[in-house]
Amino acid sequence: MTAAARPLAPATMVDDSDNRFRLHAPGRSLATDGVQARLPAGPTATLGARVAAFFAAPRPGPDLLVGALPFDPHHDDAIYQPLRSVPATGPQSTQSVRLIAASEQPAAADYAAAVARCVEGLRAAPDSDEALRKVVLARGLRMEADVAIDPHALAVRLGHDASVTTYVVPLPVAPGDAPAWLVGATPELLVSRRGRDIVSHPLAGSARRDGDSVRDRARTDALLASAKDLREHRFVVEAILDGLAPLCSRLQAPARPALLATETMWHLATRITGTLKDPDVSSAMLAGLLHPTPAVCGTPRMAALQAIRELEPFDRGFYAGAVGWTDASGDGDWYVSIRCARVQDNAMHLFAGAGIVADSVPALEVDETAGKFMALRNALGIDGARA
Ligand SMILES: C=C(O[C@H]1C=CC=C(C(=O)O)[C@@H]1O)C(=O)O
Repeated sequence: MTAAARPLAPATMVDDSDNRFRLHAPGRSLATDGVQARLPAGPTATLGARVAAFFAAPRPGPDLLVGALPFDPHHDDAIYQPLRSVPATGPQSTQSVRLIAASEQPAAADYAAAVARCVEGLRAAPDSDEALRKVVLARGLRMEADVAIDPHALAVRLGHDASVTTYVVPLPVAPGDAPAWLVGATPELLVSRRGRDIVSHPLAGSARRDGDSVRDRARTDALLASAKDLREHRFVVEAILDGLAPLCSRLQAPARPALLATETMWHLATRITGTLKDPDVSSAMLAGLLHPTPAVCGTPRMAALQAIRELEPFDRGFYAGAVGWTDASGDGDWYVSIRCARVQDNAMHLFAGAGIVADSVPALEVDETAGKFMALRNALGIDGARA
């Protein structure tokens, strides 16, 4: 029996166009409509157990869960069983919006001041594994349009960059509030599992692209040689290898990062592959174990979380979390939810962060985060010259 033809449980039925989940990765796309049942929400550390309990109970609907993890691993996630999978290539929605207001949160100068305070703290920390060594600090950009923003039209525009994975994920809202989505174009894979084979492709250490090919090449040469960026990157790779090593019979990562290009940014990237010892370790367990990596949080995790709470003047919500899917066999893909915006009604809240280490320079981090806003700004048709 197909998922669509199965009898439906009356208590869980909500099917409307607000609950369309879309994930378009190079080589694999997933599209679902509606909500059959919600995974009981909980903190990230319990994700694997909650998903296992969900699939252990007999239930109608597809053997599939989709959704988002928040940045803060203590906050509730938003994961659900869709009503049905649908063909990933549907009609391509288009929309032109006119922006009527924009505001930075915090202002660029205040973000630079927060980075400077963070650098001071990192320099003062003792040189030990327990001390704070990296913090990822983010800033936001709130924009208002003249009409309600169509998240799917925005994702179509973001998808013109073939190097990224675009996503539209429905988010929980308070009763009576307009529907909200996380919409983005991420270049970063948190973890993917097929049978015993796992892959993680972390990024950290970045440079903006330059339209001039000679200058663009100079930026990649500088990035590959930058001790600061290599350090920022190493923290992420080490944390992922440390997390996965006890679970794997084989785990491999190249000694040095490679370059990964999106249309707007260069990144240092390391492709980590492994073989699970135990095939019952699901992609949800792996995502729950690895998130939040030092690519979005810092090192050590709890001290970095505390620094972020003190230095960032907003709640990240589902930015810098993870979006993805898992099936009943445990296979699944989870992407780091960066280069994204929370879209609700006429408003859009864009986010961008940068890894801060002891030798970071505040003005350069302002510039890097401005570069990370560009994919969404381009998709909205806002040129780089305007604030
Ligand atoms: C936190 C973000 O990017 C992460 C991913 C790639 C490179 C990063 C960096 O160089 O700082 C960040 O770790 C973001 O885009 O908001």
